[in-house]
Amino acid sequence: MDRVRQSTLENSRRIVIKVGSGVLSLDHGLNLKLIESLSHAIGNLTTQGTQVILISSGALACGVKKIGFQQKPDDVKGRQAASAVGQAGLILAYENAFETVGCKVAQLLLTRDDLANRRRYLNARNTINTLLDWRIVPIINENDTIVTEEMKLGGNDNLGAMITLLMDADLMINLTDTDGLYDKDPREHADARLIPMVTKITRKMEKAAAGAPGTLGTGGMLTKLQAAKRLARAGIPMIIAPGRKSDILLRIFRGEPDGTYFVPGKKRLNSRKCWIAYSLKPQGEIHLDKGATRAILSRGKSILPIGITSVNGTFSKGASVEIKSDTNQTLGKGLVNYSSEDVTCIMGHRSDTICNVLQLSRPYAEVIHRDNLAITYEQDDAS
Ligand SMILES: Nc1ncnc2c1ncn2[C@@H]1O[C@H](COP(=O)(O)OP(=O)(O)O)[C@@H](O)[C@H]1O
Ligand SMILES: N[C@@H](CCC(=O)OP(=O)(O)O)C(=O)O
Repeated sequence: MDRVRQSTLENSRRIVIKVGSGVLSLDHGLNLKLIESLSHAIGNLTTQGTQVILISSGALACGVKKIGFQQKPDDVKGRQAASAVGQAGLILAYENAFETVGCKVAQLLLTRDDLANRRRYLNARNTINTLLDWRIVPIINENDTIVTEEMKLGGNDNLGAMITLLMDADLMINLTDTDGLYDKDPREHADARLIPMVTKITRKMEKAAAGAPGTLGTGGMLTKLQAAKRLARAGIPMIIAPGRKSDILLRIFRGEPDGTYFVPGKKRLNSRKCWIAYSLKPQGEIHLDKGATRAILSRGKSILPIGITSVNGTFSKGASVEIKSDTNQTLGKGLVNYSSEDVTCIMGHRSDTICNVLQLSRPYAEVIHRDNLAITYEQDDAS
């Protein structure tokens, strides 16, 4: 096995394991045998001193079966209600399975709003840390019942990545219903080949992963790649592995080369910048000229009013906005020191004129300070 992967596994003290609907479901209900073996494997890891946070889908699958539907409802309301029915059964299945290995579990249902609010985000972190100190396995799912599509985090792949970042975990293992990432959609191409290791997520891979998810899945392979990309920027590896393969977790930790290993990049974003980049919903856009684009990309500078060419949307001071380059590429996100109205007045001006333009005695020189700027753009994003 690759040495980097091996050393990741040997040095992982805290891991996030995400398990998808396709893995957990059987005949449109829950696969209780699989939940049992997964819980046993996690119980063993916990006993050996590894802290495990479980992100589990499966509420919808469980609810659909319990209600007696043949398939998941087409409408959002129906899926939300079916999830509410299924979440109870899902957590009960885990509680029973973990009990047989002497482990206790806790249920956490989170939404994008919970993670966007810094105070709630930190509270979630404290709760999870406390549970881990008590050697209790936190089981997290997106709170389907109260989020509509546009408020969603984008499924549990994204939620898993957010929790991995939030909790400073060493590794995320994404258990799905296929062997890993293939160079083509394996459902459509018999000659698709598994990619054992990814050092850079390319456009080609994203294209190959863009197919629809499985019948109960949410984002498909593409949201797994998004999650891997986010983690790589924070220096955290991810493994996509076949969740239905027997003893998969044991195999992974024994050093078997199952699945696809995503080699992390150099840590570029700290935890707070990851929160700015991925938890907050942008309230508007700020467009930069060529000089400002270059200054923030290559020299890590703050955004000054003089480099701003236009503003989109209405936002207040402290809001999160998307940063656009001179060629309209998305560069990242940042927290503004001025409202959209004020930015419109001062854009194109030198910072030392802000006091006159806005009639302020001690204005901020920067529209977005570099400490509040999370750049997620990579050179090949443009191609
Ligand atoms: N390039 C690819 N490599 C691997 N799987 C792919 C690819 N493109 C599409 N898929 C499909 O993505 C599915 C996994 O996504 P999804 O159903 O959302 O899983 P989960 O429920 O585990 O989140 C697999 O069943 C697989 O057939
Ligand atoms: N929250 C939903 C799962 C959403 C989701 O992301 O599903 P999946 O793509 O299978 O991981 C549920 O419990 O059914």
